[in-house]
Amino acid sequence: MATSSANVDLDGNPIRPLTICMIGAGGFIGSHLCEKLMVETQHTVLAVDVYNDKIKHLLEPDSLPWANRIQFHRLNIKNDSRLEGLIKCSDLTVNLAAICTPADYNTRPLDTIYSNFIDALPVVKYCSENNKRLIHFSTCEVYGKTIGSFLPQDSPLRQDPAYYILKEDTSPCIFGSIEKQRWSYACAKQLIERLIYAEGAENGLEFTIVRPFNWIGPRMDFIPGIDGPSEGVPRVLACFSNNLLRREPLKLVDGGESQRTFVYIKDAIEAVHLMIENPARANGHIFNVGNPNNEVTVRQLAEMMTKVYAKVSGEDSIENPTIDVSSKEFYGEGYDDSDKRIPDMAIINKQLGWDPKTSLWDLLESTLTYQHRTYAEAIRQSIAKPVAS
Ligand SMILES: NC(=O)c1ccc[n+]([C@@H]2O[C@H](COP(=O)([O-])OP(=O)(O)OC[C@H]3O[C@@H](n4cnc5c(N)ncnc54)[C@H](O)[C@@H]3O)[C@@H](O)[C@H]2O)c1
Ligand SMILES: O=c1ccn([C@@H]2O[C@H](COP(=O)(O)OP(=O)(O)O[C@H]3OC[C@@H](O)[C@H](O)[C@H]3O)[C@@H](O)[C@H]2O)c(=O)[nH]1
Repeated sequence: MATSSANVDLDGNPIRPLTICMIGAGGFIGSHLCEKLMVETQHTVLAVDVYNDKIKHLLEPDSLPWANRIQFHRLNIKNDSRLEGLIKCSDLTVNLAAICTPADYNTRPLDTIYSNFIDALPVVKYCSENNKRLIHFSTCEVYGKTIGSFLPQDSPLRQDPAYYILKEDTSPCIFGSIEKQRWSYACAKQLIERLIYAEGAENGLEFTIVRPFNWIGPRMDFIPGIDGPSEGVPRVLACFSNNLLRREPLKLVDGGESQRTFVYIKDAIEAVHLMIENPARANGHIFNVGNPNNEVTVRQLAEMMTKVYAKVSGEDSIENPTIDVSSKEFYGEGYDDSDKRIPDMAIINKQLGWDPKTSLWDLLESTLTYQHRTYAEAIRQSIAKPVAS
């Protein structure tokens, strides 16, 4: 895998220290990107978010070696006039802010559309008007369903990669009907991509769009009842971790037949690092960032996580480790799913020489070790606590 050295880019040019306005820096991806930039580079981060729990370890104490290179700005980009000033005094803006949890798409569809489209508009506008570079986080979900999913079940064409590999410049974007509100998220993300592209074409905005394919690792989402609401439904890694920690069966939505490719957050962050430090290679491009070698069905993911968790916790797994639930029961009316997501890697490979390296087993082993170490005791205590009468 190509890596950028501390001082020169992929073309051998010196890398100057940048000031980066990172919006959504307090989230899962933001926390890992901040960590990378503090530990391995000389760049400065203006970290914007409404929360900072996941980056507290980078902000305190003042004696940290990078203390003068990171500032936290607690603000909501929906309604805060400080945003333009922060973008203006940065060289680059990275926009990660979004509602991006499937349980919200059909239960909070307006918030989802506002967050992923309307709230991103000023960010794009300020970057364009002030001639600032933008790296915007979109999603693999903009591809929607695969062409293959519309073929008859027994069609041999379903096995042909031409019908399922997702390519940035040629694959269509296939969404379900309007009442399947999951696609409101994908549609909002697609429209902001189109707007950014148009700003590039008409007004010269220097942009890069990232389409993450299921990045997973430590600090993803929350564990319900411990560091998030007890009734909350996070993304699958945290749902299954929560079930394993509580010794409950893992819930397979609609049989767990959907397929996903999972990439380790630390591999994916390396790709973003390359984009930041190689603007000449990254500007004007849309990049898939995922690991095509780590494909599983959700059922296979559940089985693998059960085995890995038994190994890292030293506890035998429960007798019936999985249970089937319908999507209506689990997510409510209006849910739909992506059938299969395999990223084509040609563009990112050609432009940045990036390839993911961590296998699914290895990334689950390090992630579940973290989950066990971070949450097992808190869960034990919460279960032992007497219920207030
Ligand atoms: N994690 C993945 O695999 C994945 C996959 C596809 C797309 N993405 C995209 O990547 C981006 C980051 O994802 P993540 O997994 O880190 O999600 P996350 O929810 O952990 O992080 C998003 C952060 O944005 C902040 N935020 C949201 N609205 C805000 C606002 N109005 N003002 C200030 N801060 C706000 C949140 O507080 C949160 O900390 C999102 O745009 C998401 O759609 C992620
Ligand atoms: O407990 C659970 C949770 C989830 N699932 C299933 O697991 C699969 C993955 O679900 P996730 O919640 O991780 O989210 P998805 O992969 O569907 O979408 C995500 O990927 C792209 C990003 O833009 C978003 O972060 C999110 O939409 C889905 O098929 C879902 O139905 C279960 O079977 N059981």
